[in-house]
Amino acid sequence: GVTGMEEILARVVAPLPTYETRDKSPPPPESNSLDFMHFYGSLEKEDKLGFLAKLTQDFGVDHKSVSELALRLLDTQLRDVATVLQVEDRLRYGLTPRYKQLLNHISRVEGGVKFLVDLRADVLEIISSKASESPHIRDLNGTLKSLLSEWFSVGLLRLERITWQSPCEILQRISQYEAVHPVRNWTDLKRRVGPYRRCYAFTHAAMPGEPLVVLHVALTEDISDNIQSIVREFATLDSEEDVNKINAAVFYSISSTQAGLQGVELGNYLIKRVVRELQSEFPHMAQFSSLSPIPGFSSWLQGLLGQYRKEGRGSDLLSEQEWKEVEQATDSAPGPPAAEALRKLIATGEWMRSERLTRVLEPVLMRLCAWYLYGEKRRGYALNPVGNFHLQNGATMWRLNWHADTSPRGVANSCGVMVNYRYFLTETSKNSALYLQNKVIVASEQVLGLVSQFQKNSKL
Ligand SMILES: CC(C)(COP(=O)(O)OP(=O)(O)O)[C@@H](O)C(=O)NCCC(N)=O
Repeated sequence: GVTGMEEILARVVAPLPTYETRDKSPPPPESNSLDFMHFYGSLEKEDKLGFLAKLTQDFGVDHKSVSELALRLLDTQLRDVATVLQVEDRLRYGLTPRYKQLLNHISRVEGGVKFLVDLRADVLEIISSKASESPHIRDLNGTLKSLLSEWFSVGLLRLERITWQSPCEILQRISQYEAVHPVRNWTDLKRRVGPYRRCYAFTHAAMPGEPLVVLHVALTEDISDNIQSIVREFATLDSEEDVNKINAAVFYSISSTQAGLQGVELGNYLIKRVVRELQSEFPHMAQFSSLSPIPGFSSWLQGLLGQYRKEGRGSDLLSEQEWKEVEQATDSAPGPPAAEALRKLIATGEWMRSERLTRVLEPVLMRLCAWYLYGEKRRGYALNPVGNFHLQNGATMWRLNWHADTSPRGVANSCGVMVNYRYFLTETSKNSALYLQNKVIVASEQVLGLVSQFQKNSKL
């Protein structure tokens, strides 16, 4: 109950030591941290928000003393720099929320870091579900993110290569966390860590046995243009001898496993670290690229076609000739207008079964997909989250691939199209800055060509 919450908080959230005694006061007993962790762990989901709101409201920054220090700082503007620095340091210390000390102490007990990672996952869920709009909860998220970003900085992470000889508990986690192309069975898993494959994860000493982010790589002759050749059923018998069959590294799946580490950019660092690892193993390797799914394209397209329901055709989505061919291919009698017929075909994936429709729709879907990836934005950045991730890393939107993922999921999510985001190593930092600061997407001639075909057809 509420009193329980107030009682535990008053007891375990130690007051901030005074500035003068900040380095001299002994840390509170570990039991405070453990009691807090146990109490929080015992709370029902809906009680957690109330508890965290109380923690951040009643045990945050002492606003009164901060404003007094700010006034003092203004007074010292004309004083010598030593005094100014002194008062600034007091102000900096005064801005430490009281609960931040508790989080620091928790990080030092067994399982404390993992507790804080999961705590941030709860806070992110509260924020994204809009269960609370309180500025205090957002402040708690900021405090947790800055602490976690320090503790999980790339220098403190360990790169682990996962092989068939890795412990079962790690292999089981790799299989469980695989978010992009679900692992079907042991044979499938064995193949993904076997010849011409690499699987790497970042781990942290504070969370032993827990892969934080996992990257799956295929070592190939050229950059793959389809996923079936990478995750197909049967395993190749040959061992990894033929090194000159290895010229490219294709990142075909990356997944972060800790929701609480969102925004800490682990995936980006892992890709860069693995590139260095592969360069040292294969000095001649010069091609690094993702083979990425395009989740959201199919539903985006259906939405677009739905808008033209009344008009009968989305004239500027397909040319007259193309609509005619769609109508013929679907031998849509003068029934629902063509746009609706096409929307249904996309929704069911039916079109893939018809040779004729596939031939008609390839150029259409390729240019619509190019526009979806390159033109559709959210707050100025790529709407598609996977694209946004790779573009933030400085990759180039390099090649759209037709019939790249013919699995039911691939057809349903993105009409079977996949995209290579290519990492030109000498360009990534420039491209990343261009994208993050100016929202410029660096794309290949193939992509830009498809985009301009789309624009020629439409006024969008
Ligand atoms: C793509 C991933 C790995 C990026 O993670 P990360 O680099 O930590 O980015 P962020 O969470 O710090 O923004 C992450 O967003 C993820 O696991 N997405 C779901 C699976 C996928 N690959 O889309």
